[in-house]
Amino acid sequence: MLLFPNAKINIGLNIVEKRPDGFHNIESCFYPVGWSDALEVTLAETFSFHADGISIPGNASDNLCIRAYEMLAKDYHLSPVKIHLLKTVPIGAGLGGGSADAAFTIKALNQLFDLGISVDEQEQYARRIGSDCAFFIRNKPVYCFEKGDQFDTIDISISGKWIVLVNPGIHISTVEAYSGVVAKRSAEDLRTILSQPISEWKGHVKNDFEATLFAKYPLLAETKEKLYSLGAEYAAMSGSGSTLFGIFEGELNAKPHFPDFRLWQGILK
Ligand SMILES: C[C@@](CO)(OP(=O)(O)O)[C@H](O)COP(=O)(O)OP(=O)(O)OC[C@H]1O[C@@H](n2ccc(N)nc2=O)[C@H](O)[C@@H]1O
Ligand SMILES: Nc1ncnc2c1ncn2[C@@H]1O[C@H](COP(=O)(O)OP(=O)(O)O)[C@@H](O)[C@H]1O
Repeated sequence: MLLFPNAKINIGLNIVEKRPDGFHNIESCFYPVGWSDALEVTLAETFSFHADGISIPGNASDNLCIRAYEMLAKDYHLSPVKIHLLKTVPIGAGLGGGSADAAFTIKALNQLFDLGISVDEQEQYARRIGSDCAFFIRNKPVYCFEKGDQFDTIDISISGKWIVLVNPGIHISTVEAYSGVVAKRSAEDLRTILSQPISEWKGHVKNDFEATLFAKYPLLAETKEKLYSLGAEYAAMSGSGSTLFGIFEGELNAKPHFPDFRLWQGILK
């Protein structure tokens, strides 16, 4: 079985308050984008995991695909599989790539072994892996709250627009990003602003990670400004960075403007 775990962007990200468990309550819009890994899960004599493409920091045995398999294997009889991951989505990039791989592994195993795990239950499993992992089960635009693992509908009209994702190659860990911010409830309601036309978003739809991370890494602010200078209707950092995105009315050939960076561009679903 071959699946393509895709990245997400955060459109707006309010870090509302610190929770007693050390995590933060957030408010954001998760939106799927087409930048994808390739994940092959097939029946095998013995369990194996192999990753190609962008090198993944840490031990291969800690890969989130393996964690997903081991988690389901505790509750269901799973025979061995061979998992092959082709890593294309930048890592530590605010794109949720590792979480997507784990969520798609849950979906693949559910199908391959006909486990009959409902979508709600798959989300429950995914929440155990990471805060943004559950989003990738349904993989549709949502408003998220609490740890970023609870979802509600969102009224947002950007389908069909052109998106450019620029990754300047700075690896920012999620822990590093959260440790730099002071949580504060937003004065403006994110869902209300996102329901307005995109021309109304600039200056109102904010990512609370930007202030500290732009001060630490000026290249991020410069890249966001460059996206605006190329005509973006809205530009921002995704999640805990370091990927910036720009949303454009029509197609743009962004590659020549960012020759040194990893880049993905395409149409928003
Ligand atoms: C920041 C966001 C925004 O969408 O994503 P990325 O930009 O990393 O993709 C998410 O909140 C990241 O979600 P995820 O990457 O799944 O984080 P987790 O593995 O659950 O947590 C890693 C660490 O981040 C911090 N953390 C995470 C989520 C949250 N709501 N509050 C936190 O304080 C905690 O220190 C935690 O130990
Ligand atoms: N399949 C995977 N893909 C990417 N990172 C993984 C994977 N499995 C485990 N990891 C670990 O998770 C960390 C964060 O990964 P990632 O999801 O790319 O971050 P972000 O959500 O900030 O984009 C990596 O530094 C890596 O050590």
